[in-house]
Amino acid sequence: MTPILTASNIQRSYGTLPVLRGIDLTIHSGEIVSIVGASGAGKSTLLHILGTLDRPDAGDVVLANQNVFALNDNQLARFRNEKIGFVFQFNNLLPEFTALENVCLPGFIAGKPEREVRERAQALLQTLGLPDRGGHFPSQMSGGEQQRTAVARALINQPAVVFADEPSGNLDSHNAEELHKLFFNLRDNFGQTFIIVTHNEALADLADRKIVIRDGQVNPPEVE
Ligand SMILES: Nc1ncnc2c1ncn2[C@@H]1O[C@H](COP(=O)(O)OP(=O)(O)OP(=O)(O)O)[C@@H](O)[C@H]1O
Repeated sequence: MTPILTASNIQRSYGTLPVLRGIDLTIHSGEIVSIVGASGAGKSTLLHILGTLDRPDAGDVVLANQNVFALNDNQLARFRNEKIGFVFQFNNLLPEFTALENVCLPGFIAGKPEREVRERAQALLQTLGLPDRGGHFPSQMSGGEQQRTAVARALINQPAVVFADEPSGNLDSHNAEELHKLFFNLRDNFGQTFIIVTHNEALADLADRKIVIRDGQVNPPEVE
């Protein structure tokens, strides 16, 4: 099976503080992988590097057959828009746009035809249980609905991988559980790959694989 993502010897320091000290990992298409570890272990730092939001001091990431850090910043921004979806703890929806418009934005940025993007956005909202919320502004939706809208936005360009950083960290337990079920439905029905940083033990344990970051390394190391 060809990996969808391979990270080799990822290193990152902040000043003199070494945070990532040679991370190696492989993710396969259709997997849901959780990344766990103590507070400050470097999980978010790693997720940002795997998601191309930050560059490592050393090491490579190959995502969807592209050596991502060989790209310049403009090429990388385009690659990120087309191949990667993000879901953060705070949904980062734009308050002045409706749910449908928020979901459409990455599609418009990719230069896709407006009608095609709107139809896909509406279909995604339907799939995610929000068929009649497209015209609502974020302030008119519950936290769970906002987060599902953020998931729809992450999926609009059919990304190779969705990265999620504490996606249910701001939700009550019922909405958290619903969001976790949604990730697994999206994987089962569409083969969507997810890499999820979480302190939520239920979610971490549900994942196909749990990668533990300790002392800046994957511990225990992955065995192919
Ligand atoms: N921009 C930055 N400048 C300096 N130090 C940073 C920066 N970002 C993170 N750090 C430090 O790097 C270490 C790893 O941070 P990171 O946010 O990746 O950890 P984490 O495992 O995601 O933690 P948590 O579970 O608490 O969210 C921490 O010691 C943090 O203080």
